[in-house]
This record gives sequence, structure tokens and C-alpha cells, in this order.
Amino acid sequence: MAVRVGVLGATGAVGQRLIQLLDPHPDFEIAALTASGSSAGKTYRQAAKWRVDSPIPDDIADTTVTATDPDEVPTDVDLLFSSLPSSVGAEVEAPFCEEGYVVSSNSSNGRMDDDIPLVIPEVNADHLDLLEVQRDRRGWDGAMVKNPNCSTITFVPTLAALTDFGLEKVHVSTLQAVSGAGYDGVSSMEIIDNAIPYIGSEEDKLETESRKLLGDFDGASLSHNSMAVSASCNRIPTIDGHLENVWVETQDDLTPDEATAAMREYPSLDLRSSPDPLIQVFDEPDRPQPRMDRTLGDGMAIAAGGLQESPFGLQYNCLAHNTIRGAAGASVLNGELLLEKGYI
Ligand SMILES: NC(=O)C1=CN([C@@H]2O[C@H](COP(=O)(O)OP(=O)(O)OC[C@H]3O[C@@H](n4cnc5c(N)ncnc54)[C@H](OP(=O)(O)O)[C@@H]3O)[C@@H](O)[C@H]2O)C=CC1
Ligand SMILES: N[C@@H](CC(=O)OP(=O)(O)O)C(=O)O
Repeated sequence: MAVRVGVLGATGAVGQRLIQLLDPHPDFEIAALTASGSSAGKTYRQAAKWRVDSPIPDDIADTTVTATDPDEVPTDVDLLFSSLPSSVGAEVEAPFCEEGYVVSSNSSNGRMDDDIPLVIPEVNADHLDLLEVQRDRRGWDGAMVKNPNCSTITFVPTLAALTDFGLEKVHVSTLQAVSGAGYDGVSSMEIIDNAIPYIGSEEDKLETESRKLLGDFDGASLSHNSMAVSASCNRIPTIDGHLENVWVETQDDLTPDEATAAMREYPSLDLRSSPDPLIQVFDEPDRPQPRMDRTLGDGMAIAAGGLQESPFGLQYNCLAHNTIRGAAGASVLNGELLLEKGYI
């Protein structure tokens, strides 16, 4: 029987992607949609400015949106996908967990808390068991798992494939699509014919979240990876798909051929939304490209290419769909992992 789920922030850009992914999902059945007070009481069709590339599912269009409040969500809903602005998430996600809901959240609040698992299932599924520590410490019947920032998700799987060589220093420079800032995030006058070398708080997220994701969980606490990470983040006028240039210095010698093999052989998981292969490495020197490669693996694959030696270690490019693998798809995948591991 399908698990009854809700979407918090269902009318937003990521909320719409969540609905697009969850509506046909055989393991989940959408049973609650929440948004702000100004949307509460309206049908979803009235409340949401639908902008994703498939029609609003009929049953969803006629569903009444409620306020984002535990009292408004049916108690037989077991799992909530949250795509709220982080300031709102910081206020309302914990009360849902106190009331017994399990929350798979895409919002950045709490990602670095030491009892909140930050998970990319193919990279660190074992960190999910931090939920036992979380429940002991917070006294929650529910639980909270987070997925990382979209740019973090793009390069961390490629690093995970290289950990056996001893990661020491990582430099990453991003070219991020405008959808990452939300529909009204960057004006057309700002971004057309332009590139903006600043995205608020983004560099810090890549530098800290990557070390948490590649850290070790010993069953009681999590230690962060000791590699040094330096990030530079840029907004460019693509719609979807974050492209990143990466330089990696390792303890052991690492040739481009060895790195290519390690990425190609890096295992995926047997979860419904996990692509196989997880990392697709191109031989063509001009790939990956956002427009051509962002939908690989239904938007869930990581594309890599341009592997070469450099004075700063191994150099390569990688790419992922920022609102699917980097946001909504990442939360859904964490939901599938929660289900597989028996947390719901
Ligand atoms: N856009 C992207 O590609 C990515 C976004 N994210 C993160 O995901 C989250 C959502 O982003 P995005 O979908 O772009 O944001 P949007 O602004 O498009 O959507 C925000 C959603 O939250 C609801 N909301 C806003 N204020 C409140 C409130 N006070 N109480 C309850 N609900 C509220 C909105 O409802 P209403 O319609 O009623 O206002 C809407 O449903 C953010 O944390 C963002 O940083 C992460 C990765 C990528
Ligand atoms: N800041 C990201 C999107 C985002 O909202 O990230 P986060 O989930 O860390 O808030 C971008 O602009 O592409």
C-alpha cells in the first residue's frame, strides 16, 4: 500500500517539482498540500502559478491547500516533503516532527546540525541512522532528514568516487542556472548578457556540507571529512542545470584514467529514483553541457567530463539538474531511503 505523504510549500518552484515526481510515484500517495496563509483555503489550481513542463495532475488541481501547521495535516499522513523558505522551515519543521511526522526536507535550515542527517543516498545512506541519536536527543516521535544544497549535490558524488585516493584539497567553481534562485529570484535585466559572481551563502554551503556528507558516522556521532574545500559560485543565464569546474588534490597519485574508471564504477542504489549509472563520464571534451545533459537519468544522474591533469591535481567538470537531483528529486530519494530502512 502506498505511503500517504504531504508537501509543505507545495505551491513553490520546488513544491511543483515534488508534485510532478510524487504524483506518479507507486510508493507514495499525495494526501496533503500546504503553503502560506495567503494560499490556504484555495484549490491548488487557484493557489499555484504552475510552471513545470507537464500539466497539473487533475486530482492535485482540485485539492484544497492548507496552512503549514501540524493541526491542518491529516494524522494518517506519515511522510512530509518540505520545500519551504529556510526561515519558515526553521520555525515550522520541528513542530511537525514533534507531532510524529517524518520530514524529508530540502530547506537549508538545520542542515549542519550534528543530529540531523544530511543525506545523498548513493553517497552516505549510513548517516540516516543518525535519526536514532536525533530521536533520543530531541524526544521526537517523528524525524527529520535533509538533502544538501543543489550545487553541493552536483560535485560530492564525484568526490565520493575518489575517496580511496585520499582527498586533500578541493577547489570548485560553479556556473549555476537561474532556476536555483526561484522564479522571481534574479531579474532578466540582471542576468541576460551577464554572469554574477556572487550567490549569498552558497560558497559556505558547498564548503561545509561536502565535508559533512563525506564524514564518518560511528553509530553515535558524525565526524566531518578533513579535506579542505574552497568554492566560488557564479550565476549564469541557463534555466536549469548547474555546471561545476573541480580541481582535486589527493594523497595518492591519481591519473585521469583512474578517476574516470572510479567514477564510472561508483555504485548506484536499488532505489526507484536512483539512476544507473549514477555518474556518467563523457569522453567528448566539450561535455557535459546544461542543455544537453541535465535530463540524464530522468534528471537524477551526475554527468562528468574533461578529466585531465593540472598543476592543482585532477581537473574535471560535472553537472546535475538543480531542481530535480539538486532539490525535489533529492528529497524524494531520501523518502525512498526512509521507506527502505523502515523509518516510515
Ligand atoms: N528553486 C530551486 O531550484 C531550489 C530551491 N531550494 C530551496 O527550496 C526551498 C523552496 O524554494 P522555492 O520552491 O524556489 O521557493 P518558492 O518561493 O517558489 O516557494 C516557497 C513555498 O513556501 C511557501 N511559503 C512561503 N512563506 C510561507 C510561510 N510563511 N508559511 C508557510 N508557507 C510559506 C510558499 O507558499 P505561497 O505560494 O502561499 O507563498 C511556497 O509554497 C527554499 O528553501 C530554497 O532555498 C533548494 C534547491 C533548489
Ligand atoms: N542557492 C541555490 C538554490 C538553493 O535554494 O539552495 P539551498 O537549498 O541551499 O537554499 C541556487 O541558487 O542555485
